[in-house]
Amino acid sequence: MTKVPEDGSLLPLMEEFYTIQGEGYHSGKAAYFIRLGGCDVGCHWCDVKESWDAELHPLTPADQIIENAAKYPGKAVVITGGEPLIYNLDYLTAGLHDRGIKTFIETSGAYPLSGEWDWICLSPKKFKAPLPEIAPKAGELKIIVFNKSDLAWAEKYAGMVSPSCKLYLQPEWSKAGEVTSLIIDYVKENPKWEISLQTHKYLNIP
Ligand SMILES: C[S@@+](CC[C@H](N)C(=O)[O-])C[C@H]1O[C@@H](n2cnc3c(N)ncnc32)[C@H](O)[C@@H]1O
Ligand SMILES: Nc1nc2[nH]cc(C(=O)O)c2c(=O)[nH]1
Ligand code: SF4
Ligand SMILES: [Mg+2]
Repeated sequence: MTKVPEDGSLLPLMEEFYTIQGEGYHSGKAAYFIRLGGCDVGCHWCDVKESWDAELHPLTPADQIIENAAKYPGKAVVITGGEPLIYNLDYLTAGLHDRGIKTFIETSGAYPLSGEWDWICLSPKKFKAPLPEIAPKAGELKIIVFNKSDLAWAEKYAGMVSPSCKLYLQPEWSKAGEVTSLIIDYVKENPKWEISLQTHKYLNIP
């Protein structure tokens, strides 16, 4: 097994692309996506299972990732995966900040928090629970709704985040036809929640 250096100077990069953030609070804004390989959380409905095996994704200098991101006019990056917090993200995010780029993360919270963040999207999973320290730091909580039981499960995490944290219910993509109407009814009854849709999938963009 290839060892990823603990200083975060090399990271397994699956893909990087400039697009529109499709989900959650920053939906609709231009952002450069950095997708790191490696995840053991095991969501059966994960829409990027190709990311799971870190070995398939080349160890790439963080300096190179930073330079690539800096070429684009949208001065925000979304670091996602796979599960990006498997890695030490201090070096990558400090370098992005040095270039005036805002740092956003998409995470399950299942690994210790590293990195300097302008925005944390916490999307907890039943399959591997988040570490408790991340919940108070989340700017948004994004629960993926696969079936009705996920609505009650979502409330447990709503009680762990800060009072200013945005609360989103996002339909699991393959079940969207069934669960979207449940989410609509739930948000109408419980208006502290909002709907997040994977708008990039409707727009046919990455
Ligand atoms: C692929 S994950 C990568 C980041 C991190 N591992 C996580 O789960 O937050 C990016 C986002 O997509 C969401 N997601 C993954 N598969 C999905 C699906 N089938 N339908 C809806 N959202 C999904 C995740 O919950 C997460 O918010
Ligand atoms: N456009 C776009 N928005 C996204 N928001 C979160 C994504 C992710 O996979 O983390 C994602 C993605 O893959 N594409
Ligand atoms: S935690 Fe994220 S990347 Fe990992 S399996 Fe779940 S949705 Fe996919
Ligand atoms: Mg995605």
